[in-house]
Amino acid sequence: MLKSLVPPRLPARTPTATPSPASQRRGSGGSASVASNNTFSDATPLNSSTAGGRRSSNSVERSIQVCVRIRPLNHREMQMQGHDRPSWRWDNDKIVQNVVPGTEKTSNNTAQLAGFEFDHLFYPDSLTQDIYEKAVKGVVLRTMEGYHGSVLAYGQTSTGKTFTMGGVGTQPGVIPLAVEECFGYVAIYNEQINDLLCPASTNVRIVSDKRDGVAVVGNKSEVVISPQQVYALISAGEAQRHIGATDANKNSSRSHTIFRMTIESRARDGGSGKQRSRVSTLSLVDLAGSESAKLSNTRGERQLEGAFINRSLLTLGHIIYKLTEEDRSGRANEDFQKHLPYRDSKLTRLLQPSLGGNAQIAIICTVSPAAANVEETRNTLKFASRAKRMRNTARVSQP
Ligand SMILES: Nc1ncnc2c1ncn2[C@@H]1O[C@H](COP(=O)(O)OP(=O)(O)OP(=O)(O)O)[C@@H](O)[C@H]1O
Repeated sequence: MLKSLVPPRLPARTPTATPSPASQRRGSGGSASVASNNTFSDATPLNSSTAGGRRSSNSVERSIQVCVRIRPLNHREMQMQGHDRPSWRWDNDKIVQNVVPGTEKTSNNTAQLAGFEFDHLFYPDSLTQDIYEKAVKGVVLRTMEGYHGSVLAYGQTSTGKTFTMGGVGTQPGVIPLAVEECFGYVAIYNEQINDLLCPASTNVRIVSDKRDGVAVVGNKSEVVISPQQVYALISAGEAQRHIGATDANKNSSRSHTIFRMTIESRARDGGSGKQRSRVSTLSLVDLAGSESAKLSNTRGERQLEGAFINRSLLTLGHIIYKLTEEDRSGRANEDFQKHLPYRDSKLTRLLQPSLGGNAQIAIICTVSPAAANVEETRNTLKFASRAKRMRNTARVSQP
């Protein structure tokens, strides 16, 4: 069964990125992208905006936001949990594991008692709109100013990655909230890149690209002039996405899905006759489940998928680990980047420009509070803590 994408709902626009009807004619899209035009006011400096972080003239420090979303217990978990003590407690932006009374002094538990703290912690009753406003909107707005942006949903199967990115019925997801006019849509399945808009082109290639860092060769791009067209294309792409059932989630997504928009922003003319333009990409990524193959009890084809999923997520984790090392040692970003294993998986190769480089990033880690998932939840929280220590310096990209 396919997961649904919530019906169109446009994100609020900002005064610095207002649409103009005239701008709704075309634009060029690189591969894996579709172009759109927005305008930015000349009166507004390109580097004055809403996302957090200190700024120099053309760069932003601390351009990574890491947040964790705790989903509500599902029916099965509630039945299994019975009247047991909850496994986790949370307060403000901190989540702490409840250890069994009497075992607090073991070294593992001492570390756990300290808990995990993030830029934002979203509780089971939080709305996706809230997450969008606090963690994602700043990234989206920055893309209108010429910065690349990435939003990644990471977590164990069935913890709400697709719920957060795609949305359901009453709650639109991050993607529909962020969509303006256009997008490119690709999925990585078993280390093959499939173009979800053009099923005939399987395993398309990734190459270096001057403007975007990397590009997907042969990927279909669509120019769209209305949100409705975007949603029709997303639905067509969703139908192509590989979904297989695991024990943990009947509708488990077994591929990473990358939704990429190219946004072309032009300065308002102001009568001067000159027009500046900026082109940036916004990548919205719904990763495959991070759980171990053992937990989902997979076999055969599903197990093979698990191995590929683990490989790309392991490489992602490894790169994030290395990037935090870089932060500690203070080595030059460019030099250090050369030695990172981006090429070890297609996922990290595609995300290369968005990690440790020229991009604003929001990572949304989704977790289950259920006792049965304590280990996986802890693993996800550790990943999130590690990611929180990364430092990026985003720069305005030049077309
Ligand atoms: N915050 C939430 N509130 C209510 N229901 C949720 C929430 N998060 C997830 N769910 C529900 O839990 C189920 C699993 O969610 P979802 O499919 O988004 O998980 P996933 O992390 O994308 O899994 P997979 O990695 O297997 O694709 C769905 O039925 C979804 O509607």
